[in-house]
Amino acid sequence: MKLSYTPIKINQFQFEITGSKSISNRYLILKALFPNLELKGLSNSDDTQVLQKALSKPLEETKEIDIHHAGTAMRFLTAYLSTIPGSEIILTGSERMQERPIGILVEALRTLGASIEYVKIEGFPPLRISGKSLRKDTISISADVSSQYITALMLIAPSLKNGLTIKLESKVTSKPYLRMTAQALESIGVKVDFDSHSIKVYSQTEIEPTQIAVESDWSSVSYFYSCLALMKTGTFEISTFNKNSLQGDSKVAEFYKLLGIETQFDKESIQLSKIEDFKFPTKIELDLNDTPDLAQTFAVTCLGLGVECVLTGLHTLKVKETDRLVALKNEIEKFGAEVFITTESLHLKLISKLHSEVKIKTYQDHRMAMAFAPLALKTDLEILNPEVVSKSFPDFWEKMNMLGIQ
Ligand SMILES: O=C(O)C1=C[C@@H](OP(=O)(O)O)[C@@H](O)[C@H](O)C1
Ligand SMILES: C=C(OP(=O)(O)O)C(=O)O
Repeated sequence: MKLSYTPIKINQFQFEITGSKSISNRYLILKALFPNLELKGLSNSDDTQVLQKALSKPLEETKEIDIHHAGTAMRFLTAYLSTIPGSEIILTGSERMQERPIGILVEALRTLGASIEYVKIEGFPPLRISGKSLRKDTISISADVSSQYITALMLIAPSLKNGLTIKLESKVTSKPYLRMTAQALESIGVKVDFDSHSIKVYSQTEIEPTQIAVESDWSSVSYFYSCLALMKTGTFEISTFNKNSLQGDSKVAEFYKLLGIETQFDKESIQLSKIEDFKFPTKIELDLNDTPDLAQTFAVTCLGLGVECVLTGLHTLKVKETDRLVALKNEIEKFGAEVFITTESLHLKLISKLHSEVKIKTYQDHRMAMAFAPLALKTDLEILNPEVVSKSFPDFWEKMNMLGIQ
């Protein structure tokens, strides 16, 4: 899809963004455990729909579940299905999902008593899971590959007889996602003790009828920050958000302040505006260990603005929808810039003028398409397989059209 920009007369834009997929997928598992939980504003993303569909059928009669590209659905269901006595299900996913490691979670669940076998390659989906009651109540787990393994254990913990104590080994990656899980559990009345090296989730059999409204997706908002940073003028009002967000990616507000964007909270929306006479820094250094999903957006905004950046804490990017470090290097360099990557960092060197008519490969990764789209505000480009955005943000292109990106 070729993208070009035709500035439009309106200067103030209003958007409503779909619910957070991370929050939605946590509450879907919790709703499976506690049916009197009522959910509003769930994400319309593929990743949420695929989980919702999997959980809508009687699991005792289900033979196979295919969760396509959804990492959270894969990890959360691995834990959840392990706890359903009488079920025997093959849990599989897309080709890429079959390359994303799951051994750490499977080992932890086996230690708790789960029965899980690898159908093809040791350590990777697909899995054959025979559900049973898990008996142990303490587990140690490596926390530096994916926080989703730990979230998966936390979500099933209330259903275990004695709850679960999870001891975190090594440096914890994507930590705000663990806080999000703890807060989701607490919001329905489950007790959680959370400290830097261990998490204890207490057992709970029932909850009071509870209604939850899912907050909009902060990772999706990052693309609007990028657009505004690359536009000459404008203000955006985006809903629906809470000042005390459960989402670690709300940090995007702090990061884009470094690129001249001010964020104000107003009841349930955020207002983004450009800081007047802002002087751009020549170089920015950021540690994104807590917020890995913002890396692509931020790197591409810096490319568009001609700001050198060094991003660290990116060791998990190689096991996401694609190897995002390599994908970023390949695609950014097509514009004439130089990118240096290590296993956990990316360094983007300055260039004076962006090459135009570049074709961006998206590697089946929604965030590659969405991160590069705002560059259309600066130069004509083409995004290959633009439909990938539906993994987290199906209305993305519609929203870009409203800004004049066609
Ligand atoms: O728990 C979650 O909802 C997520 C955790 C993060 O993954 P990792 O913990 O694997 O970094 C993040 O990248 C992903 O998009 C969503
Ligand atoms: C990494 C992501 O998702 P997941 O791991 O859930 O597939 C993402 O949405 O950027």
